[in-house]
Amino acid sequence: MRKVKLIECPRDAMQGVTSHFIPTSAKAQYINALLRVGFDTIDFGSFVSPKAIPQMRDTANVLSKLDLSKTESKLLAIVANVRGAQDACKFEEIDYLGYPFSISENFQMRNTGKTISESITILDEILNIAAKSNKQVVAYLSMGFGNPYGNPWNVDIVAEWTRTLVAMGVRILSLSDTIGSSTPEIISYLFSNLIPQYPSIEFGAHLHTTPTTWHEKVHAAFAAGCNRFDGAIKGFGGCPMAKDELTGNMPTEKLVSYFTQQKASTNISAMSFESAYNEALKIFI
Ligand SMILES: CC(C)(COP(=O)([O-])OP(=O)([O-])OC[C@H]1O[C@@H](n2cnc3c(N)ncnc32)[C@H](O)[C@@H]1OP(=O)([O-])[O-])[C@@H](O)C(=O)NCCC(=O)NCCSC(=O)C[C@@](C)(O)CC(=O)[O-]
Repeated sequence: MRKVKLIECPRDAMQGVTSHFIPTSAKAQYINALLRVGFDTIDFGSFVSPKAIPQMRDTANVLSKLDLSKTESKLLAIVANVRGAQDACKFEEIDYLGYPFSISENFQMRNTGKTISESITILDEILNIAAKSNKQVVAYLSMGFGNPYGNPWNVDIVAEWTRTLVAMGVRILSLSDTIGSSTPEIISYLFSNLIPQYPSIEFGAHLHTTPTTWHEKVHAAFAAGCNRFDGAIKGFGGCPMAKDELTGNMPTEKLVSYFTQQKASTNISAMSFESAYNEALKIFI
């Protein structure tokens, strides 16, 4: 049976909530429910500037309230600079540091205040810091499927940056559809070319979508060999630094039903998923 890793992204869901601060205890309750579902990884928070992403300013406190005693899920925290990586590495509970590396100069400036060239130096330092703390780095190739920010984009640029990141030591690379601009054709082209070229690299799909396009996107990635998918219950959230608010995350419940139909194994417990779904509704509705 083909195995698929599902990465649940409450961080991506919550960081977009700007109208109010979600209390630390509510965040922890929601993430604790997710930890019982069977997800491969929970992208639970970030160590970034509280001015940039105020909602994530309590990530260390949230972490202290998580019940990790019975879960098999691993924890991922997003970091956007060296300081964030150092902070995240103080916690042995965290398995992965996620670094958003955009191949769009304008978007990388907007998201992290750094040029692409500066970001490569930062990523290199983050890889070293992570290795010393026995953590892995997940690099997100933001604007991986198109770029509305006025920079050139084509599949050769994606291929070139993939080569560079792999040569630097990145082993998990999540192609990110930051603004939901991907098409099934581009998704299929990229995964079916990159995956066989780099057999030792784990490629992921961090897809954003409108309610009507999720199926064709997931299907294109899965059929092209991708086995790692990011999602958020009900598609809540999306990148707050991106300009299109109509697109959300890939809805996890749709991912689960799709992979069940495909007879792929996801390790998800239906009963625990339902209770996590209800916790998510409490936070967002
Ligand atoms: C990278 C910076 C910090 C640069 O921001 P900057 O303004 O260039 O940094 P700075 O060094 O000048 O510091 C500015 C302020 O931030 C503080 N600061 C600085 N670093 C930290 C830190 N680590 N932790 C806590 N505080 C920090 C620092 O202390 C200072 O505070 P002040 O003196 O003004 O009071 C900023 O741009 C930032 O935090 N960006 C947030 C990026 C982010 O979290 N984006 C959303 C997640 S990525 C995403 O969603 C994409 C993804 C993963 O889904 C994939 C996809 O779809 O593409």
